[in-house]
Amino acid sequence: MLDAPTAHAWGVRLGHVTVMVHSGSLGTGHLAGTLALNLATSVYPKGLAHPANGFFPLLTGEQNAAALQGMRDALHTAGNFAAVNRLFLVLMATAVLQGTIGDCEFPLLYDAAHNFIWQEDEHWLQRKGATPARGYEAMQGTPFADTGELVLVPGSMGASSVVLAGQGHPQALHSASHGAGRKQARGEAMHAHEDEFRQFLHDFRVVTPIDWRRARADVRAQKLAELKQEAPFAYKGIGPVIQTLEQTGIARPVAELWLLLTVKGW
Ligand SMILES: Nc1nc2c(ncn2[C@@H]2O[C@H](COP(=O)(O)O)[C@@H](O)[C@H]2O)c(=O)[nH]1
Ligand SMILES: [Mn+2]
Repeated sequence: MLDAPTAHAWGVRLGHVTVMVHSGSLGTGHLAGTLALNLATSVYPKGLAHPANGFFPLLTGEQNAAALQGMRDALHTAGNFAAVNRLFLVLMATAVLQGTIGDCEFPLLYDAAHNFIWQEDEHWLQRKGATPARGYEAMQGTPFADTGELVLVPGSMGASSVVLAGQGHPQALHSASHGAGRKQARGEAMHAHEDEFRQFLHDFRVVTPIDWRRARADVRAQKLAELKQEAPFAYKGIGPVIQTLEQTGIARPVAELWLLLTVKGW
């Protein structure tokens, strides 16, 4: 526990098991993004050079209202899909735990979308690789009115994750990083660190839809290559990231979640 009163208020207790689900809309969000880009390019003034950075301005004005609404609908469909996806994943995980250890409850701590676009009054706020971390002022009327928004920052398959309370930093647009961030690109991680990877598989429990220890050689090789791209050495250390969030007043650490096992499902 790093902030016991806040942890207590949220029902987070020493010795409790937390199920953290990290999943989005799968392909739906990508489709929505592609649709948005197609809409933005289709209404971009003809004859004007496209922006060099690939960022097209948001479609405003009466003539673009239908296109903007179409984009919002697609994004919201993807967001809804992602929320239901997380709900089913958590129901499956808790059903297995209840079936195995008997009577136990898993009250919802929080569900936070990230990689999404929010409309806030007259503005649109896009978070990519970031998660909402609103302060208590913005959380009035919610269970987080006295503490600030609950923020989850996952570490990796070999590190702790951290629960924090958002402090609504205006320069960070009321957002926090939603993880440690990659140290190595997928391709780079896949082609090195063989010894470190073996050690990781030995030291940490990773469950996948197939039992890679018994799988056919080619299926096993494919699964291990996928796992290696997301092995702990591919990510930065979570410690300095949390320290930065705290020192900058973006979010204050509330509790550390020690890793028991990871289910990597794909
Ligand atoms: N606890 C776990 N954290 C993980 C795992 N794989 C990645 N991560 C962390 O999440 C962030 C965000 O990941 P992204 O795929 O949405 O960009 C990443 O930076 C890591 O810190 C995991 O298996 N378990
Ligand atoms: Mn994510």
